Amino acid sequence: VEEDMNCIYRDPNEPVEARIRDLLSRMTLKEKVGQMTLIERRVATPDAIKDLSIGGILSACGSGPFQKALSSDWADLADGFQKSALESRLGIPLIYGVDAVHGHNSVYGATIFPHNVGLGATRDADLAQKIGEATALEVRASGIHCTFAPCVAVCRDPRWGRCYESYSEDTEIVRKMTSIVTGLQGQLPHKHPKGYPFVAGRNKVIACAKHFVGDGGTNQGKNEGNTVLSYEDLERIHMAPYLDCISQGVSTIMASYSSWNGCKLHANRFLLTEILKDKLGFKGFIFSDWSGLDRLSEPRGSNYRSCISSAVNAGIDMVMVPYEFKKFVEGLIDLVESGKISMARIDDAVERILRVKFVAGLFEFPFMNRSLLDTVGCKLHRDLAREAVRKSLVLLKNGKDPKKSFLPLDKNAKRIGVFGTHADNLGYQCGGWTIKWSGGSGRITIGTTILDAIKAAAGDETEVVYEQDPSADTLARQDFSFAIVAVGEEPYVESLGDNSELVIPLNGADIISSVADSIPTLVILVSGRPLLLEPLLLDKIDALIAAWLPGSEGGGIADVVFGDYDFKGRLPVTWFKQVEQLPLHVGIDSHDSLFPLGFGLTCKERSLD
Ligand SMILES: O=[N+]([O-])c1ccc(O[C@@H]2O[C@@H](CO)[C@H](O)[C@H](S[C@@H]3O[C@H](CO)[C@@H](O)[C@H](O)[C@H]3O)[C@@H]2O)cc1
Repeated sequence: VEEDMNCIYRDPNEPVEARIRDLLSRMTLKEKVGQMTLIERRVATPDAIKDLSIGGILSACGSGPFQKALSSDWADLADGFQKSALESRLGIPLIYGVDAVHGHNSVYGATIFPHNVGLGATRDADLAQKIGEATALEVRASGIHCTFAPCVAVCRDPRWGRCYESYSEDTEIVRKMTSIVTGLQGQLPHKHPKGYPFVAGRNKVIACAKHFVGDGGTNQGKNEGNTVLSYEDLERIHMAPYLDCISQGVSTIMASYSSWNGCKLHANRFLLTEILKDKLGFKGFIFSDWSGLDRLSEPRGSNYRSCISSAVNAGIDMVMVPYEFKKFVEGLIDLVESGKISMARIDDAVERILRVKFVAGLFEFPFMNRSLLDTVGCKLHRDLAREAVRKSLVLLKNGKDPKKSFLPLDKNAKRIGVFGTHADNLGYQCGGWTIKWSGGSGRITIGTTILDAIKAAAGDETEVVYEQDPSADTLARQDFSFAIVAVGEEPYVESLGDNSELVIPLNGADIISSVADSIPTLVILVSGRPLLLEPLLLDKIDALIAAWLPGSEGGGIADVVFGDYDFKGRLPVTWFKQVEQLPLHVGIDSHDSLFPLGFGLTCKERSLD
């Protein structure tokens, strides 16, 4: 470690820009390149971290110490890596990042909030900010400094496998929900310089607005596809939320895998540098996405040197390699030494990275604050998540007779039938990016299923009968007061979620139909997007709720279904009649939708919009 412990960069009383200049002047090219390198924890050895002065480490979703590891185990892991970083020659702390995209979803027992599409249905900026605050505490409680969130995609086609990570198809709703950045990073001080990153101390995290830009606007919703738009429309529809994030001091932004008019964002100097950095004045740094450089060429990873050159020259500052970092480091050093990448570009990238590290207080507080440990999955956060679930539910049908509401249901009814694939499946109600990248089924973490919640709410004399796939005998019994059928999508992520049929999976429509043929039925649809609802099916049921992907606190659903709270949610997306209509969204003449953007009933009035 540098002997001169009194140097400027180590003095917290010195201005950040002076600390950056001092530290940069001491760094070798190898150390600068090391700071531009972000690696996955599975390849992060103490020697590599120390010798290369690695800038950052990430955990892919769920890539933790071991199954059901507690936040203290995660903190030990993160602090262990940090110790190695501080033993490097200049002792530059590393940034540890994770995808906490709906709570700290990698950690067993953490609070799982509704995915973004459900939050978009609330249109509640204060709620989003509070969720950011809670998430920041649970992330820092595991020793992690940065979350690759929020995703501020404007999803223009529900066939996109990441639709549920988008707050809405409507830019203005997405803009409103960017308030989560202030929750994650802290309230900007008065007169904070425009575009400058901000993190308010060790209980807050470095946020990352993603994926810049147009990830939700690709042709037919193809993940990592091509967004064909004029610059004006790209700016108006997809770029606007980034201005809101930048105005809140967002510290990092992640480039999109997708292309704009055929040019990959990861190699797009016009958008990354001339627009984002120069025109919009963004002073934080730009992450690449996971192996985003490899995906610049076909086959993936070929011509890697040329991919490094394109991406770094375009304006990428920290590269999420994430595994073969030696190849990246050697390649980048070669490219600088051969003049294909200027030292000025390297210095710009490292300056931005150091700025975020200084602003985040990592030099002063490189290790985690162990007093935060019991915030993970605490009652306060679970109650907040339950409130978010309540506010996210959208009531699409309430009674066959327009004059007679079906909801709220009577929690003291004699016998309630609860059926369907999603009635008692915590993994399904959490969706992708939960415990594992692809999510899971069953009790994957701690939480309350829809069935748990109905049982907890039902009266002492009420019998709750549950069958995932109800038998004919069960349905033949005429003594059910009513039935609640929960069906929907299994967890999916990214390209694995691209889907052009959008039918209710797992025979959901058949389950609904067989139940509704004999019992008054409420359907709860657990999905990341609108799904096909045939008119005949819709006519058969008595009520329909879009619950999106509610997360761990299923109690919020019972709260509204049994009338403790009224519905407040309104559609953040247009609900198509047939997939042949797609894309069908605000901005296109969507008069022929089944339910329009903004639609939502309450138990009192008939419609909110
Ligand atoms: O084996 N396979 O089938 C497989 C498939 C796809 C993979 O690709 C990879 O899978 C995931 C990890 O396993 C990675 O998270 C990314 S996605 C990327 O990751 C970032 C960091 O987590 C997020 O912030 C971004 O928002 C997101 O776009 C990648 O697509 C890997 C393996």
